[in-house]
Amino acid sequence: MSAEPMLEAMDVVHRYGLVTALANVSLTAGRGEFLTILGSSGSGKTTLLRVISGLEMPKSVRRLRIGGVDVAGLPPSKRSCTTVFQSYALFPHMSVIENVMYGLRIRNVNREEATRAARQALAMVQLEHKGDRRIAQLSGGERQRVALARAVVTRPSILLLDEPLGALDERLRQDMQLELVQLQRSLGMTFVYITHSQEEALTMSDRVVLMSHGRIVQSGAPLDLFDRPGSRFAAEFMGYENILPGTLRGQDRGYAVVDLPGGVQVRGVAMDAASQPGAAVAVAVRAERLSPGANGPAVSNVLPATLTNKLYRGKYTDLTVATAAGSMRLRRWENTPLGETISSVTWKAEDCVVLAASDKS
Ligand SMILES: Nc1ncnc2c1ncn2[C@@H]1O[C@H](COP(=O)(O)OP(=O)(O)OP(=O)(O)O)[C@@H](O)[C@H]1O
Repeated sequence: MSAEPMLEAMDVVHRYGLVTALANVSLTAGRGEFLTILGSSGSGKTTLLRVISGLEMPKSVRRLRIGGVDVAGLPPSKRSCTTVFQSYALFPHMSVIENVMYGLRIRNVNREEATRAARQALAMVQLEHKGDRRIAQLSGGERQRVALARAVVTRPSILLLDEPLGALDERLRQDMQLELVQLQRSLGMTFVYITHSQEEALTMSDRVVLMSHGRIVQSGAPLDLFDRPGSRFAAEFMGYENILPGTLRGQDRGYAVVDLPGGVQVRGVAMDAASQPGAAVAVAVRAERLSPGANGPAVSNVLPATLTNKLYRGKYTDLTVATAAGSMRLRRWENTPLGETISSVTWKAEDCVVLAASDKS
């Protein structure tokens, strides 16, 4: 990746009437980067993509560059980016290969050259033998592959993907996730990908940008967001099953020390430097990081607990325990013995984060 970003969108503001869809969002993407914009419905993801592609003119933007070129005043056709939609947006009256050639033909590429490039693009998505088919004769996954081939055949600097796998069933979605990443790597193209699925964001991206209410809440490598959410909202969105209320006592050996209800102290990684002793905080830890029993390592958190529920889910078992700090969920991957009793739960300080109790945004 070169140092100059392929995409720079700085201080983007957009409103629809009274609704603020983007409240000062700044985003960059490197050359060859797979950047994912993650967020729940209405967080502003699609609006941001539409601003980048030129389908929406923002209320204000300080800088909007693609490949170093200022595109803020340019129409969509003059920006070196293409969008792939969940709905495919293919032409039903054209064959597969004609669909893929379309973008080249309107750019006056001659038929021979356009056919050659379209065949190559179809080969990239394993559809080289289906070029003569009509769109109606393809499955959902195949249609999405045609849409991808059509988008990459013109070699845009950036491919924008708006929930492209949203219409596919779970199995196919997983296969296509893998194919998309392989395609992106082999082309070395910058992908900006929208999803509301944290699992999809984590498996595919070089970097994830988490949005809420028209703002960027956190951005980082998938592992950062997974293990080090910076706010209660991010922890909830990233699927933390256990978020306990507590009071910050202070710091000890690099960890935040927290008093939980019931008089137990636990330690965790401090994510909010501004919190002072006495502040209300939240302790977040994933179900799979908890162990039953008190045999943890030296720096470990131990809470007395009693088992209240056990749910066998095939690959794993979800346990619910009651503690003085509230109910907690544990996930166990090995078979648990029948009639098992639990007297405590334990986890490592480095496996939990200590967050401000409520988000400022
Ligand atoms: N054309 C429009 N007119 C009025 N309000 C709009 C319009 N498009 C989007 N909005 C509003 O702007 C906000 C952001 O919408 P946007 O579509 O960007 O969110 P999103 O994160 O892409 O959501 P989804 O995942 O549901 O597509 C929402 O409150 C939405 O209701």
